[in-house]
Amino acid sequence: MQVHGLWKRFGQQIAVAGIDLELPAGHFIGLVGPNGAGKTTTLSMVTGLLRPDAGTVEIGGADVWRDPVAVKSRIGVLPEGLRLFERLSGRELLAYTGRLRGIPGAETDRRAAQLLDVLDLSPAQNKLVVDYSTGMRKKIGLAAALLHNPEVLFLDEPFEGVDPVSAQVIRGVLERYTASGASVVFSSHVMELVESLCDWVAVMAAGRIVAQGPLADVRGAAPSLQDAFLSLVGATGRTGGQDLDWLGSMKGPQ
Ligand SMILES: Nc1ncnc2c1ncn2[C@@H]1O[C@H](COP(=O)(O)OP(=O)(O)OP(=O)(O)O)[C@@H](O)[C@H]1O
Repeated sequence: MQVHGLWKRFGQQIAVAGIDLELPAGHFIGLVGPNGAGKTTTLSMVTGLLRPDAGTVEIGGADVWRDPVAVKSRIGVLPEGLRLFERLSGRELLAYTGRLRGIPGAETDRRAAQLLDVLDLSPAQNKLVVDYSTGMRKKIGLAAALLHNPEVLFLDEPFEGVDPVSAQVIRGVLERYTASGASVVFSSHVMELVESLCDWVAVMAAGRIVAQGPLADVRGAAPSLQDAFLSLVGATGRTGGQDLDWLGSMKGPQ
């Protein structure tokens, strides 16, 4: 996947400042950066959900904005704040997604049953999505994103609000998926997670890419990705809370 000169501005706010990215196929790629760095804006533009002000995105040789149908048939997306059809059951949602994707009904049924099983959603398959928990919503969203067997899967903060057991399940599914040669691109600000899952990372700060490459190269001599990240994004040196001299002192005014 190639990104050239991608820009997005919201009024005075430059969210993404002309970034270039070259993401290799068949890897587990982490897009990391502090809050507000521009990760969601980047992923939205890369997946054809938000029109860039300038720049191009190519996936598998096709331009996302000139040839959106071709690209969208080859990618799966789990966006941030995913909106699902709440009045469908999990099973119905997958059946509907299968029809949208043009997958024959019997094949959709087969894949849906397997995904529901692997993601521990079989017992809840007939429950309405509106009654799903946060973690269950992420999992059914992931199932819908994987149903057409995409070449590249984009996930915006896939582990946010997900308990450790569900996180482990999601992780297992993603590892199996990349082992077959597919690519995963996911955004996160949880460094430990990125370090344990990804073999390739791009670090974003204030709308720019400050480092990209194999995990070991970006980490360099730093003891952890967290340390490398803090020096790359220019941590302010604040250790947190020196100014809050009133906090935790139980002596306040009577
Ligand atoms: N629709 C919008 N309108 C105005 N400003 C926006 C909009 N979307 C994003 N921004 C701004 O663009 C910048 C980048 O936001 P973005 O959501 O892409 O960051 P992020 O790296 O995903 O952050 P987080 O980790 O907190 O989700 C922020 O300053 C944000 O306030």
